[in-house]
Amino acid sequence: MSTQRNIADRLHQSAQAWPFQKAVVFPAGKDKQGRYAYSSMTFQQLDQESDRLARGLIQLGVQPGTRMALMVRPSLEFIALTFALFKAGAVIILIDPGMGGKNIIRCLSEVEPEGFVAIPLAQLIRKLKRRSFPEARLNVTVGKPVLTSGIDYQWLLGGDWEPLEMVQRTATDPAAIIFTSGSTGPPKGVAYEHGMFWSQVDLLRDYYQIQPGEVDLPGFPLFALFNSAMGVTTVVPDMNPTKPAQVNPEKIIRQINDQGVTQAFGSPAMWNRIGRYCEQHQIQLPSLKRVLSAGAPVPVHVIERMRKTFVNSETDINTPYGATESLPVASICGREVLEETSAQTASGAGTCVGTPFPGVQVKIIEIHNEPIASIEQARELAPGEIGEIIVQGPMATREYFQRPEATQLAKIPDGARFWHRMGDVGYRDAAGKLWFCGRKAHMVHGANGPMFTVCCEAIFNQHPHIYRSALVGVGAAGAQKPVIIVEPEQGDFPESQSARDQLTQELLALGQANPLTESIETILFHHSLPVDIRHNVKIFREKLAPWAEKQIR
Ligand SMILES: Nc1ncnc2c1ncn2[C@@H]1O[C@H](COP(=O)(O)OP(=O)(O)OP(=O)(O)O)[C@@H](O)[C@H]1O
Repeated sequence: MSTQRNIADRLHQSAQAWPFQKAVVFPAGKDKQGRYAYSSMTFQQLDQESDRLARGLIQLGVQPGTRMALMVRPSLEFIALTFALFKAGAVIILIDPGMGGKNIIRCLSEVEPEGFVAIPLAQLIRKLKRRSFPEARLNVTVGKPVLTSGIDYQWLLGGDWEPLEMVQRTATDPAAIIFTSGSTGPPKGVAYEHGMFWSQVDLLRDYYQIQPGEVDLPGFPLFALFNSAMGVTTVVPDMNPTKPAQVNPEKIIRQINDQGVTQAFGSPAMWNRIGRYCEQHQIQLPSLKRVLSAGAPVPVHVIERMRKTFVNSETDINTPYGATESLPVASICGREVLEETSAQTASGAGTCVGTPFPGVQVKIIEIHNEPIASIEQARELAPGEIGEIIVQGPMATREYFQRPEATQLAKIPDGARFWHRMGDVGYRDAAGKLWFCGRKAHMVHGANGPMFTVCCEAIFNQHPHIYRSALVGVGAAGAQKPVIIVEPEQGDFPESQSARDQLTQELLALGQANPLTESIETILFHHSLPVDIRHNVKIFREKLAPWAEKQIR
């Protein structure tokens, strides 16, 4: 018999090892004093609740491999349902609700869900759009009122708990379809296998030395899955997970202190807000052992501010590098960034994303826009040379769901194994550290050769009045005119023409002082650069290029 690799077995193991430790804590409301009132489940309760739900799902008709869309807000129920679906052997379809109605419907219909476990609004939309979901017949409504079917959370729970033999899954059995954030084209459904989740959990736990009994506040809901698999308590943050840039710092700080949170994951946009608030109000966060941030380069000012909130000298902010298709790849801590790499970043070296995780291979190959049929056909570059970042390891996903063309473009066969092309450009330095220079699709192809976004933008971000900037190319590839679009810090937007001219001159002078950016002659101002829906930090340079073109005309 093959080894049990159902990721839900890791929850079961947690329940056996730490039955009475809290698995999930949810801010259910406020008491009369305005304090948070929390509801919670222990590991044993979560394990048993998901057993009951899994039995209900099986009774409903869910079979091994059944594709089920899960559209429930982060909550006790969300986590219990996630494990229940895994226990029943279902393949969970997860999608960012912030993506907007049309995109959601398009993405979901592409993966042909056989059922929806979803809030009433999502069930209503599914009914209205039933032609887009011809296969969806196993539907469960979570939350009141039950608008659509009689099958709800309570129905799934059924009677009392009885032990459940969860569905046997091997490492390569499908577990989930998770969509990319869609920052370079339409979101793609990434096919996850049970073994991939299993290795993600181990890679993260071992590298960051996460201990059972720790308390995590995950700004990205899926992290609750990893937590339950390693005996870590999840505190559901009181925030809209689709708008981390609008997080209310006061609420998060309160929850961190209420629960003695030791670890928190969030997009750089979330920590930017929380760090600024802590600085203004001179707040420190003594319970934290580790902060994690990913999704895009984490600005140095965010690292600096967050580090000032730490009390324990061992605490740091770590920035894992990875993607929906392959996470984690590499990591660097804040101290190392400040002491060793940030000066080079400021002069155009890119963002250092650290050393690869043990067991994860990283190579830099010559940049191509076509599929690469085998690893022998890729030319590996020497340290210091910028190329495409490709990775191999147990966490790398094998394919996009039913998208052979996208899969062909993103994977390079290597005997029985394969490499995943990150779609990013970067290089290894002499010490083996990986540097990120931007997305391949965002490179600007000017007359003097390629320009890399992250390297060039950092030079302008040095200006104290600039919050962030975007490099875009206007015109045909090979003769693109590089344009820098800057978003000034709040309150620093140059309203008058003279203020604008002044700031423009200062920025041009910064650019001209560096060979990487000396060809840039155009600076544009933007109040708020468009960003992705998941992390609110990936700048939509594709949208900005046509905008820049209009401005220049
Ligand atoms: N620590 C980090 N530092 C710099 N960039 C990062 C870091 N972590 C992630 N990224 C960026 O985010 C990308 C992964 O993003 P994600 O998987 O959310 O979707 P996406 O690849 O942007 O979506 P799509 O493929 O639909 O455009 C990486 O390829 C990289 O460009």
